[in-house]
This record gives sequence, structure tokens and C-alpha cells, in this order.
Amino acid sequence: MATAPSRGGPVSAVPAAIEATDVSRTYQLDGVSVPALRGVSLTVAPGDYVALVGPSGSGKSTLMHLLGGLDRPTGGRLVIGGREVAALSAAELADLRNRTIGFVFQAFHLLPRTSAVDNVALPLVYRGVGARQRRARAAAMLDRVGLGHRLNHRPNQLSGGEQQRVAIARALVADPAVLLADEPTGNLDSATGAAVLELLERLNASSGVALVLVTHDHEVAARARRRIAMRDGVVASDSAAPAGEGGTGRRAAADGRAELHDRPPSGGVDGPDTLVPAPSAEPRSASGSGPGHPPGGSGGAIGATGRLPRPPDDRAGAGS
Ligand SMILES: Nc1ncnc2c1ncn2[C@@H]1O[C@H](COP(=O)(O)OP(=O)(O)OP(=O)(O)O)[C@@H](O)[C@H]1O
Repeated sequence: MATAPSRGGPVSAVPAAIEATDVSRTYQLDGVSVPALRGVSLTVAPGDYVALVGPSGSGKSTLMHLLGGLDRPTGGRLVIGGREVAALSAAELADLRNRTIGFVFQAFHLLPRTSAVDNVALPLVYRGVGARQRRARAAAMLDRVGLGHRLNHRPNQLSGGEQQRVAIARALVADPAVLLADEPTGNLDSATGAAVLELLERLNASSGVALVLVTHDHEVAARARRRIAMRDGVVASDSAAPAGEGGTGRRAAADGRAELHDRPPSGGVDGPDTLVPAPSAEPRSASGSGPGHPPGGSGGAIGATGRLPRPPDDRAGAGS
């Protein structure tokens, strides 16, 4: 069984790999079958750093939703964290997702009236972690992404890069084996996007969380250690980066330097990361019927229904 190193602790017993074998996903639309994925086979290994690329409509989002347990295949075999998805009830799949997968989206999906620390603490609510522990872990995770001094800021009091850092902290606070990032730099200017990407790479290198990143940006894709190219619902190529390319963070980890650089030297607030991002595009629908991004709300903290939950009182937040 594949396992992943747990941040700051012993090796976790949680299976890390995702395995898709001849997976297909066909949508039914007005009586017409739309084959979005047609026999995809791939494995995400512990600590992987994968860029998922391909033209619009090639099936990237559909595949990400399957890999993240937000949707189920209509054919083939999908195993997440050692559990076969087809054998799980909706509640079991939600629990597996909560324990195994973190999500980061282009549009951040933070709760707007909730502080950074309470946004980050939200996934721990679903893990049954007590309020005091939630706050402590969320604060530590925010510190790790360079926002230890922004705990009580609400999203509209943070820059775009800082908001994405909060979203990354939220995605990682429950120590998932795999982080799925759908265009995580897509709403940011290039300098801020580069800083966010470097943060993701540092976290991948230092914690062993597998990073799977959907991107249309060739420069972003070129940094990954492995590139999976989708075309017309199939994997057109799945290749390791040529020697000397990709895997910046992994090489740093191998050198033993990654942990030292886990936190940006400046605290992450100075320099380009404070720039205001381009306006967010409206997220697409994320009902069970389609592969769009989850609706506005909490983004990485996806509840039992596979939709993004909203706490009873957004003003109170999760960690208070
Ligand atoms: N709910 C749905 N019902 C019917 N067809 C769908 C549905 N969702 C997606 N599709 C179709 O499935 C195919 C793959 O869509 P998907 O969104 O996965 O592509 P993508 O590679 O992520 O595209 P983009 O880069 O534009 O986001 C497309 O042909 C799309 O039209």
C-alpha cells in the first residue's frame, strides 16, 4: 500500500496513491451521450508533481473531479487512497475525500465574511477536531504559508496572492495525501502567480503531498516533474520532465534545503505577492452533472455532498 510522509510527523498510514484504470466518464445531456473521458489510466504517486495540460474540452476538469472523488466514473476502476470508489457510499466517499484530498481553485473560494484563520480551520470541522485545536492548527498552517500575521484578516482585506495562500493553507491543514489545484495561478498576475507556484512547490517538496495541477500556462507546466497531456478525453502523453527540468522543489528537498525555505523569507507579504490580482472569473457550475468549479464558498473545504459547505454563520467562522 502506498503511503505518504506526514507533515512534521511519522509516516502516515493513509494510502496516498490515486490509481485510475481505463476510466471513462460519459455525460448524458438531453438524451445525448457526451464522452468526456474515454479510457484514462494513470497513477498519482506519493509526492508526485504533475501538470495536467490539454486544450479546452479535452477532459482535464472532468478528470480532476474524478481524481478528487467529487464525481464517479461511468466506467473503469478508480482507487483513491487505497479505496475503490465504486464500492463506497456517498458518505464514505465524502469522508475519504476529506481525509485524502485538498483542493485549490483559480477563484480561491474563501468564505467572504470569515477570517483567514477560520477559513483555514474549516476542513478540520469535518474531521471532528475541537475548536481550540482547529485554531492552533490553522494558525500554524497560515504561518507556514507566510501569513502568520494575517490571521484575522477577511478575504477582502487580503491581496489576491494572499487569498490564494489562505486557500492553499486550507487545502493542506488536514494533511491530505494529494493536492489538486485547478489553475491556481490563473487569477493572479505573473509575479504573484510565480510566488504562489513556488509556495506549492515548497510544500510539495517538504511535506510529500502529491501535487496535481491543471494549467493552460506552458511555463507553469514546464516546472512540473511530470506532464500528462489530455486530448479528446484520453491521455495523449504522460511523461517525466527531461533531466534538468521540472521538480524544483523536489531537488531542494533532496538537498535538505526545502524545509528551511518553506516559509518565504519576507513573511510573504512584501514584494510582488501583495499585488492585486485580475478580477475573478465567475466559477462554473459544480453540480454533480458537470466538471465546473465548485460554487462560491469555501473552495478547498468540500463537505459531505461534494459541494462546498457554508457554515451556519459565515461571520462566526469555523474556529471561534
Ligand atoms: N455536465 C456536462 N454535460 C455534458 N457535457 C459536459 C459536461 N461537462 C463537461 N462536458 C463536456 O465534456 C468535455 C470535457 O470537459 P472538461 O470541462 O472536462 O474539459 P477541460 O479540458 O477541463 O476544458 P477547459 O480547459 O475549457 O476547462 C467537453 O466536451 C465538455 O463539453
